[in-house]
Amino acid sequence: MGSSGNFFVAGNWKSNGTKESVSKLVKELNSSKFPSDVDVIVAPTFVHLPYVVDNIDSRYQVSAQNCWVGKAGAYTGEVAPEHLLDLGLQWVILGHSERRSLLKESNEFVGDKTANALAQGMKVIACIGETLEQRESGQMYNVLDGQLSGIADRIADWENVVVAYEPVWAIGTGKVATPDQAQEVHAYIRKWLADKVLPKVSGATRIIYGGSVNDKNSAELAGKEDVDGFLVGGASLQAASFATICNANAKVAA
Ligand SMILES: O=C(CO)COP(=O)(O)O
Repeated sequence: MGSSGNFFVAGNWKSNGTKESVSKLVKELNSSKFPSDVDVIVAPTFVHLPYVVDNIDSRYQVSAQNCWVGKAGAYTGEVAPEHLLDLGLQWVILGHSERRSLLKESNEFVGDKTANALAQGMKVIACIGETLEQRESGQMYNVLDGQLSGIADRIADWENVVVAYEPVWAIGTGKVATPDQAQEVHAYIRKWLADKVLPKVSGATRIIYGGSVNDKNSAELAGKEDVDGFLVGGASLQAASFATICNANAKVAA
């Protein structure tokens, strides 16, 4: 834990789930145990949001996986922050690498969406991360700088932002970053925030890691100074694994 906030674990269910599997998962999550000082968030598909909001235990907060860049209106197929707030949601994940690559979301667009969501009263899990090619060609820090600047150039208040570092080569590959690799980049992001935004923001912002986090590797990653939590994909669909990950920091502290 390098930040002053609570340990933060978010489960990104991505484009997964049926009515049946979501209801089973919610039931299992409702009987999972984790410390009260861990912020635990689940992010189902838009379709499953109302069910999850109505049925999940209040120890969990619910997040969307994306939202529109402006206000509600004539934007076919889009879901605006107003819709999410109306449902009682506070959180939204923005800039996930799957959207950056598959839907060509630019750093500027992700920054605009972040600014819009914050201005409308939401909290944002803002994702950044490099591809293997970028890492191996020495471009990693340039790429991260561009992604961070896309956000920092457009927002003044970071209080409701969590930064998720998700190296693209570790997402869904089973190839997790080593604790030292994660720590190196998290420390870089923390310093970037101190230098380019404010030392106060650097100390208060949670920087979480995502990419093949599971019940076996989470405690060691959580032991790293600047790892303030996780953004979990595949393992968040298994209630028992997710619960272990939510307890990773307590294991470190024990
Ligand atoms: O992209 C991720 C979370 O947003 C990580 O996914 P996996 O945990 O499945 O690698």
